[in-house]
Amino acid sequence: MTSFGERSRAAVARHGRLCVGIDPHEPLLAAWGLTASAAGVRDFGLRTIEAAAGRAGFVKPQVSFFERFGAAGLAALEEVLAAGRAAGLLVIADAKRGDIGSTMDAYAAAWLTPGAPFEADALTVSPYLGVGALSGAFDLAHAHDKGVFVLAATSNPEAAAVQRATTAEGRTVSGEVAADIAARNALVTDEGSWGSIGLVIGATVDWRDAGLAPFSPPAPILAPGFGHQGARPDRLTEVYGRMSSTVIASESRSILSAGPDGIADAIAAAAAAYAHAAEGSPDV
Ligand SMILES: O=C(O)c1cc(=O)[nH]c(=O)n1[C@@H]1O[C@H](COP(=O)(O)O)[C@@H](O)[C@H]1O
Repeated sequence: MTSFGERSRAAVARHGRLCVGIDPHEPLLAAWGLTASAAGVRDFGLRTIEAAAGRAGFVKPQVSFFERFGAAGLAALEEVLAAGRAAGLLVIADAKRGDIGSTMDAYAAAWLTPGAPFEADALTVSPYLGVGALSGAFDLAHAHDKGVFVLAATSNPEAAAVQRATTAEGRTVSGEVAADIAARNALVTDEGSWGSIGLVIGATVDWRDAGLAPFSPPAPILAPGFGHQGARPDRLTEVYGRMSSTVIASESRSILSAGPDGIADAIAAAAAAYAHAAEGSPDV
């Protein structure tokens, strides 16, 4: 197998940097003619996967919308995750897990173990119990060529109060998280390759204000905030500067609102909008 970082790089080269978010909000289910139920989120997810296959490299099912329907919803999620991987998409489970180390290890096992019911290619995780508490997840991901996306600077406005707070050394919390991840990637990443521990940096955030800086080795940056939250694809290089080349741009509602008949075209159009967005941006 190839590392998640390198599989991400290959997916971006082949399909572009769009990630299709699978967020079956209740009004979207209604607009798609589906019920607010486990069966509804299953159909919504499977149809989105079918439309994304061959048109995008990544999908990101948002776990909450499946969890909402209990065991049946989670069974639907299992099907959606498996269908995405079978379709050749890189599947990022957006569960934002984070806990003390021993508990975090069990979450990592649930999402990143080959053959596990929730097996995904990568998992979103929160570092706010300490980046070190995620070590077991990083090790497991490395052992199985999986990926982890660590929340560094999230797209929501409430995040700034915590994430832009500064340490005694004058660095922002986001900057500390990013520097720690870069150091961890450097230990296990081959020269010239992308690291497999990615960062989440929202497209609504100015990375300079957030105290971030281009890091090395390069690693995938999951970038939500485009589309519904207001960030524009044509401003990608303005937003991410020298980090643009590894950005994976995630959109959910802006694409999903096209409905079941329009979703394939909406994905193709969104992919095209990012096609030239980071041209000329050097690998950092
Ligand atoms: O980790 C995420 O994906 C995430 C991080 C972040 O900083 N902001 C953010 O919006 N997200 C997720 O990205 C998706 C955004 O959805 P849309 O606003 O509809 O494109 C949701 O599933 C959010 O939970």
